[in-house]
Amino acid sequence: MAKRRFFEEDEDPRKNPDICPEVAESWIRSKNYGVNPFDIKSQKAPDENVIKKAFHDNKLLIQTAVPFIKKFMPFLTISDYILGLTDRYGTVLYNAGNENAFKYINQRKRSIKFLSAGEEFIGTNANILSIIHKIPVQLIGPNNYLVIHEHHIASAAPILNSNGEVIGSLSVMQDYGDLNNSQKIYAHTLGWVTSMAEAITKQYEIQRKTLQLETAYKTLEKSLSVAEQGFVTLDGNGMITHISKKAMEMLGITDTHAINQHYTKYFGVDASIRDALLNGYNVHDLELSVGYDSHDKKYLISIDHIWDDKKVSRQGAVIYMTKVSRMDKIIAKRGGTKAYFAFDDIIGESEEIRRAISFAKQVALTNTNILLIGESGTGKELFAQAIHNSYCPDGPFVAVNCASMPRNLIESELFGYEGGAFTGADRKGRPGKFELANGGTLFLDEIGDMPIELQPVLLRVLEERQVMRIGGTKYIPVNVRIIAATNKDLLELIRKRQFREDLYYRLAVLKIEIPPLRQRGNDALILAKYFVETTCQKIGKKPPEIGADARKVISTYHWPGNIRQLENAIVHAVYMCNGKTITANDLPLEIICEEKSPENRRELLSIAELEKDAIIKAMRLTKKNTAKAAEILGIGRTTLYKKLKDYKIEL
Ligand SMILES: Nc1ncnc2c1ncn2[C@@H]1O[C@H](COP(=O)(O)OP(=O)(O)OP(=O)(O)O)[C@@H](O)[C@H]1O
Repeated sequence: MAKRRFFEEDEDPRKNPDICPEVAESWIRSKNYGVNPFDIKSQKAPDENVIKKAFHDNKLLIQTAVPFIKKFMPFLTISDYILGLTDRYGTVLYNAGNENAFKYINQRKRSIKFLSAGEEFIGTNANILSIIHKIPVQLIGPNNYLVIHEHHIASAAPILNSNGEVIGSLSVMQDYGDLNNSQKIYAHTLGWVTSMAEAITKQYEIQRKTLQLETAYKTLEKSLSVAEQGFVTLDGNGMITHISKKAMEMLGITDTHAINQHYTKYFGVDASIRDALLNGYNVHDLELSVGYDSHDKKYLISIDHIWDDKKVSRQGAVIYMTKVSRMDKIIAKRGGTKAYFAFDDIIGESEEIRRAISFAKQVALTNTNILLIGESGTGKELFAQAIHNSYCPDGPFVAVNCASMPRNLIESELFGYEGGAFTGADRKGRPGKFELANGGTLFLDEIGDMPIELQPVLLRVLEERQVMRIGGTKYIPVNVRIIAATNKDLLELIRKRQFREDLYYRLAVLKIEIPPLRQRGNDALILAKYFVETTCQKIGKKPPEIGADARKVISTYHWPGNIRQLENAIVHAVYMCNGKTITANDLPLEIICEEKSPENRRELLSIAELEKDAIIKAMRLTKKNTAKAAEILGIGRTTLYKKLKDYKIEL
């Protein structure tokens, strides 16, 4: 009656105390959509393409919910019912029920092909209200908009995704006899639908995650299959959990029985691998013979650990395998190093380093030769790489250390040789560093150590931009930018006639002075923090803080070995540090001793070292018997314990 008055006489259902406000609002919307509750033939049908898209977009929901619904349908102990699954817009994705109840559906299906519980199609219904209000809804008889449902009771619950968004709804509709009893009788149906929808929500999430995992797994498999490296993943107990095809090939495994086997079966009991896995150290390019049966071959092995999100416990590890022969080829082909660093990698905020970087950036863009001047470990090679990467990143970067190369080989290394040029030479001949650096940069480190007799040859190559291999007859043009570096005073060497003045001016077209660390203010601390982080990242440890006493030492020490020395000191401290903070005592002894009394550094250092040495020797001699060791050393046992602790000598 109320519906007829609303529909035909425009009575406001919101004013009717028997109709709840959500239903009244929905009636108004339904009427505005033009749905006639008394005439089902006049209903609009959803568009076929919309339906197709709904089925396509909700494949996972259908796949998850339908088997679930089918499994639990027998528990629905009522006679006539229609069960419906919809998407978030009310489009019916699945329905089921007994013959009798389907009479209505079939009747509608004759007039329209597709079903939707959208208000614009069938007006107010339990599905759409559960979707709109995100709550379970039971709608009794006349509350349904269509009069055809006036003897139906419908229970519906929303299905949510992990973000709490509605992705669909599930409903059960039944015919009831006595309206007065209906709510009591059918209350359990609402409970059933609600728990079913919740179960589908959970199952949907599991299915979605499984699907994601499967896709990720397949993508990973695909990328691993084209990678040159072999990969083996282990769980926390060293059991193999995954092995890539390449790794199987490398290890000579032909079936997948490797899964769940202990890694030692294929990698043997090498101590480096064992220690790395036990202690959580990363391993880089360890050359090792590994293999199964008679398949022993040499590979470069690297190990990375897999940590939990908080980086506290290790969950497993990945072993990377690379063929040694391939590595050899790469090294031979490059004949030098690659430039990894760019200007952004040069850490430091001091005025001094910023000025050097800014000048280097300007000169990087010209092709002129550059001389980098700075103490050992100040970052000269870092600058050279950054300059190279800013000017010609695609060209080769070839580094030559003039001090470490044997004097008699420098010439052939730089200029190359033809086959048979001298005894012991490669039959096919070899290109020199100049040729290898063609189109890029040749970094001549420690140029002050270039033998004086070779300097004129180098000068000629720089002037003429062509090289002739030893034993060769023709010139090879080379387009190479030279960046030379020195920690020596070249002008002084010129005065001593150990360096040619003309070569100096050829190399030092532009000079960049790189300041020592002690002149870079707060940079030592900034760099120390950076090295703590990079070291911890490499070894998979949570980065400790740098304590106030250690910070004081770091900022006052004079760092004769500059950044390289600082980096080594920090690596040392990271390994020594047991807790969450690096203390001054974790730093290498020579640094702490200097800090304690700079003027007596030498004596203090040697006494401390002598004492530490003596204790270590006594402990070794007595096979760690502290009583005997203390006696030999002439000190009390308590003092010995204290010193063992101070010097961090492990018992
Ligand atoms: N500003 C910086 N930021 C980060 N790392 C740096 C910096 N300067 C130097 N390093 C690091 O310090 C180490 C020494 O640097 P590099 O080899 O470039 O010094 P160098 O002056 O060429 O030394 P040498 O004269 O002994 O050859 C390298 O590991 C380098 O990456």
